[in-house]
Amino acid sequence: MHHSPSAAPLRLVNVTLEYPDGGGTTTALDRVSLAAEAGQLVSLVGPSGSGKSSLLATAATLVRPSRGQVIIDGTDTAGLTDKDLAALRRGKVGIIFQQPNLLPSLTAVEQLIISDHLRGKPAKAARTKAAELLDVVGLSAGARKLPHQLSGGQRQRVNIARALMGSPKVLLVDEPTAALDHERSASIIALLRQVTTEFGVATVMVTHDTEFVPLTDVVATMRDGVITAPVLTRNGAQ
Ligand SMILES: Nc1ncnc2c1ncn2[C@@H]1O[C@H](COP(=O)(O)OP(=O)(O)OP(=O)(O)O)[C@@H](O)[C@H]1O
Repeated sequence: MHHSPSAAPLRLVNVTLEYPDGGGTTTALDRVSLAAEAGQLVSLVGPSGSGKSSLLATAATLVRPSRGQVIIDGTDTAGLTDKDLAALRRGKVGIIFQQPNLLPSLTAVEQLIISDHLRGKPAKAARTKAAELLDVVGLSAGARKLPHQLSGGQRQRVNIARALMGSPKVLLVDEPTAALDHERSASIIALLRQVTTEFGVATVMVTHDTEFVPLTDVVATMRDGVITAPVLTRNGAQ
């Protein structure tokens, strides 16, 4: 399926992000432009301090840029109030951090259901969807297990399924394999590749592991707050 660039669920246009630093400012992002299309997996690589986390936080609308546009599913977020921004984020953006941050007293299926409950969705639909998503991530058998009864890789699978509960258009992933061994890392990246395609979500993933780059559609390299020209590794045009 082909999408025009303007239809990309995530677009950053000339985004600059400055942090106050003593009397001056640190420029974490310097006129960064990047698009992720539906079904595309974009990986973001670069040295420590190059701005990867800043880009992800800005794309997630958790941080407002100093200048430039963050456009989520056609909506320019600059004009939104904090309340409308939070609603847009809940409805359109899935976020996966390094650490799954699961609630210790809830089973895998409950972690998913409660995330939908917080979105105000009916419980019955949530139950069906949670079961489907746990199946997609290969965790049907672990649905009733508590976080401490799951392996690190399994907890990350719950995290991924939970991020998909709201049917996001955009999925933002920060170093998803940081806490995992090599084999589990490979299967988590393969899963992110699979769900990106299957659900047609626009995914941006920060990773230090260039080994997994062949599984991604676009590789964007950051240096000193600047994105070097994104390189296509497969699939269509950007
Ligand atoms: N909250 C903050 N306040 C001030 N400066 C910050 C803040 N967060 C990041 N920075 C600065 O912005 C720049 C980019 O940092 P960022 O964390 O985005 O890089 P990164 O590529 O994600 O690094 P890492 O791989 O170590 O996580 C750095 O110079 C950093 O020191």
